[in-house]
Amino acid sequence: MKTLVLDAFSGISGDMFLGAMFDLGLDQGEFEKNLSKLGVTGYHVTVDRTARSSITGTDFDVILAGNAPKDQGFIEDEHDQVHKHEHSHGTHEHTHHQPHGHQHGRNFMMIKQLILESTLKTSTKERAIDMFEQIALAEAKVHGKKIADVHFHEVGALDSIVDIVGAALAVEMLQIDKIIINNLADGVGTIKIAHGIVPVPVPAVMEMQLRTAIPIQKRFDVHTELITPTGMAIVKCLGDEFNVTAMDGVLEKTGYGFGKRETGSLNALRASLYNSKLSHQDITTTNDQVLLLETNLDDTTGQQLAAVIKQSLEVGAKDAWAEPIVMKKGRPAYKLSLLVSPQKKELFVKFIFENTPAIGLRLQLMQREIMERRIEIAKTAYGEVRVKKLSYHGITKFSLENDDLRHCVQGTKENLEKIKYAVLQEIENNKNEGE
Ligand SMILES: O=C([S-])c1cc(C(=O)S)c[n+]([C@@H]2O[C@H](COP(=O)(O)O)[C@@H](O)[C@H]2O)c1
Ligand code: NI
Repeated sequence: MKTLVLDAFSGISGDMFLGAMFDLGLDQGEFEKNLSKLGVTGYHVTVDRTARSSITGTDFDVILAGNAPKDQGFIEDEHDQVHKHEHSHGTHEHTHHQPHGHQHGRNFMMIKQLILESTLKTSTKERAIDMFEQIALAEAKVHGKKIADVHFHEVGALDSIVDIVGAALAVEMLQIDKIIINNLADGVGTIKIAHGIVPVPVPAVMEMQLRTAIPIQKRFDVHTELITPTGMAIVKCLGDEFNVTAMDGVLEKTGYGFGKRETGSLNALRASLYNSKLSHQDITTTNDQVLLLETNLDDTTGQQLAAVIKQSLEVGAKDAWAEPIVMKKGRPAYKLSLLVSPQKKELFVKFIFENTPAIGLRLQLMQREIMERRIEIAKTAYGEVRVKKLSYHGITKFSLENDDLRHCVQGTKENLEKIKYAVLQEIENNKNEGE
């Protein structure tokens, strides 16, 4: 099971969410191919890996054809009234029945129809429609309109369609089962939008928060909008839990999606992907670094050495062993070797000085090639046996947990080879079922 944790300390918008998903490894080509199933043209997306405050992350943007300015995503339908639109280059006024480079676009029903008629997967359609509906409902409520009267600007609609359908696609393409949102924060003060000056959180975001348990913290150091209506729709429709600190499983990846506003601090959404199918013994890389600690001991006993090896493994050494050597002056002695994670250097240097007569030791940082490993349980008639499934660039093999095999032997009085055979058969059966 894959859990996505969004650390929304600087809020969330459609661009930030998608930037974070690309930073986690979402494939741009596949994403664009899936998005094209909507049959909408007139845009392209940019995915730039860049750095902000010395942190690398991804900047995602939707570029509209002919460089049309990105308008506010949606408006209430008031055709005879004069609107102010804040574009990237400033604010302009116009009436909606005048030609002004963008025409009135689709309302919620039209966008719903567009999504329904596409060849997207049903689950993607449902997620996207749900988010659009939340925004349309909030807009309708804020402006006292019917949902059918809330129109999405032609250009803004394109941006919203890509952000919203894109968010639904990203979650499915990355096979995310659950989304946790932590530290969701918005700024304070007011911002200028199509309606004029509005308070932060902006009205549509406040409306979507109503009657929910979605916690929004205030960032008093940020005087602008951090949560956009699209961001809040993602939170409301895709979020499962909030402010969860203890996570199950292994943290597999982490990424950053950058926001467009200048906030005075790092404006990013951090996304972390946890895999709870992996246990802490599972390893998902084929190389790493290890630290080898060695010392020659000519004044220790066999009993002390055996205890030190056992204890070092208990406190987290990856491996520990002793080799007989002949030292200077022809003294028979032992070389003690501990293989540890480089981060645990201090702990194990102290461990050797505290638990052996050593007065010096050698350190060597080493590159290691390892097979990826996943622990699975084989259920046999003789009992359960843990099996390490090992793989390395096309090579696969299995390693059966010896302690479990011995346990089965003791429990059933059956011979070891027969039990091993049963485990291998079980692995084979599972493999065939999975195919
Ligand atoms: O254009 C309209 S009607 C509009 C309404 C609101 C309300 O909260 S009401 C907010 N906004 C602002 O538009 C931009 C774009 O938002 P997206 O979610 O489409 O990215 C954002 O600054 C909103 O606060 C517009
Ligand atoms: Ni307009």
